[in-house]
Order: sequence, then C-alpha cells, then structure tokens
Amino acid sequence: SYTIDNQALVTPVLSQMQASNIGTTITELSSFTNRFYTTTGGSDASNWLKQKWAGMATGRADIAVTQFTHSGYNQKSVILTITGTDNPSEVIVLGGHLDSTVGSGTGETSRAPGADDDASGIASMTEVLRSMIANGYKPRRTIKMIGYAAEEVGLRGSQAIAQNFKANNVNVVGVMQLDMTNYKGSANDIYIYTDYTDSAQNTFVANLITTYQPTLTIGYDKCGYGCSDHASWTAQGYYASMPFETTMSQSNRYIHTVNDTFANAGGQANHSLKFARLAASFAIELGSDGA
Ligand SMILES: N[C@H](Cc1ccc(I)cc1)C(=O)NO
Ligand SMILES: [Zn+2]
Ligand SMILES: [Zn+2]
Repeated sequence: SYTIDNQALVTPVLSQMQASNIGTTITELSSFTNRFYTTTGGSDASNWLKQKWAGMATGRADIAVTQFTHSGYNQKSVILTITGTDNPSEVIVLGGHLDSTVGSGTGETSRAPGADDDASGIASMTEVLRSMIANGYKPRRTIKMIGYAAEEVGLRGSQAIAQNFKANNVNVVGVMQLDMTNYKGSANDIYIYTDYTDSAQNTFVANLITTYQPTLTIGYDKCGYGCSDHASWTAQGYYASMPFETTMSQSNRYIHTVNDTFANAGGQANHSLKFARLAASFAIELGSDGA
C-alpha cells in the first residue's frame, strides 16, 4: 500500500536539494563530445559517472557502485546500490539514461551534448544521492540508481537489466524513470505518463507531488510507444512510472541535435529540481518501509 508517512525523513532531504548542483552535473555530462553507446565518449561518460558516484559514497559501507557490461557494445550501465538496513531484498529503482545521440549516424566526433536528453535525469538522480548522503539517510529497503546505456537505440541497456533482474527474481517494488526533466515547455510542472506504466503507482506519484510539492501542478499524457526505459521494466511485469517535463505535443525540439544544451533549457535547472525532489520522495517513502 502506498502510504505517505515519512515526512520526518523526506522533508530534510528535499530542503537541502539545489538546482545549481543539478546544473553543474548537466554541464559536466554535456561536455563529452557525445555519449553514444558505441563511441569512446559513451564509454568515458559511463566511467566518469561510476567514479563520481563512488566518490560521493566514500565512507558509506552500505553504498556500492558497479558497472553492468552489455553484449554487443562498449558502453556500460552504471548501478549504484544503497543496501537496505532490515528489508534489503525489496528494491526501489530510480533510472535515467547515460547515452546521447544525434541520430543513427552518430560517430566518434559527432557533437551530441544531450543536456536535457538525458543528462538532466542523471543529474537529478545525482542530487538525490548527494542530499540523502548529506542527511545521513539510510533506507530499510534497498535503493538502486541506474544510469542506463543504449537507451536511444531501443531501450537496450534497460531491457538487459530488467530481464536480468527478472531472471534473478529480484523483488523490485517500484521503478521511476527520469528522462528529460529540465525543459519547461508546457503549462503544468510535472506530466505523469499513463502508458507503459502502472496506474496504481502513478496515483502514488501524484500524491507524492501534492504532499511534498503542493505548489506544483500535475498533467497527464501518453507517448503512444515505449518512449523510455520505464517500458523495459513494465515489460518484465514490474511497476514503473515516468514523470516527464512536458506534454507529448510540446516536447523539447532540441533533443537529438547539437542544440540540446543546458543554455537552450534556460541555463538553470529549476525544472529538474522538481523531478529530483519527486524522485527523492518516491525513494524515501518506499525505501523506509519494513518487511
Ligand atoms: N523518444 C524519447 C524522447 C521523448 C520521450 C517522450 C516524449 I512525450 C517525447 C520524446 C527519447 O529520445 N528518449 O531518449
Ligand atoms: Zn531520453
Ligand atoms: Zn532521446
């Protein structure tokens, strides 16, 4: 049951989160020539994220960072695991994708900053991690943060990981996808996508927004296809949600071009902060439940 009863744990983590930190991470990720799944930049970005997250977790024996090796391409997914204290077998997943693209012709020297798609999602997760650590938060369930490889070429990284988790009977109780969080292109703040997601969990997500970010407005929409990594988890029978930055019709026109830059989203991460706070409230409310 999706009870919202951990205000004492959630509120301090949310209040410490800052858009400026998210913007810094977006800028760092955007500085790789590209993060395409088959290029040097794509592998470098994966290794960079692993190092960044591992550095942030120094001193936390309950946090481990690993890379998931994929067959057929070099870019690895990055998985950070915060092992739960007394209910570790139940797992919450926050996800975003590491790779960037300017289309099927992307090569070694192609410029694909991918600031919104999806450095914004990775940066949002990173700020969740930073604030959880700053507040000494330790979940009862296990929380995993995943930077997926190869999303742009058919959700390949998340498909491999979700299939692997299913095959290993990992008890994932909920998944949230953060793909494109910083382009404020529509009237409402957060759009909950209702296809390839779980409706009961989507209701919980809406309730998290009204509880912890009551000034924000909520909209609903559909992609009409498996538009990001949440679809990989739904395909394996797990509960997934995708809060998105705009309506489908008003989605960011800069994506998959050289113009998907931090500057073209306004040079600030105020929109991403809403999604980072939502992800934190999702992970802490679900993560603080015992067996
Ligand atoms: N197809 C998605 C982008 C995308 C996702 C949802 C919507 I609505 C519009 C556009 C993608 O490129 N993900 O990386
Ligand atoms: Zn994306
Ligand atoms: Zn994309």
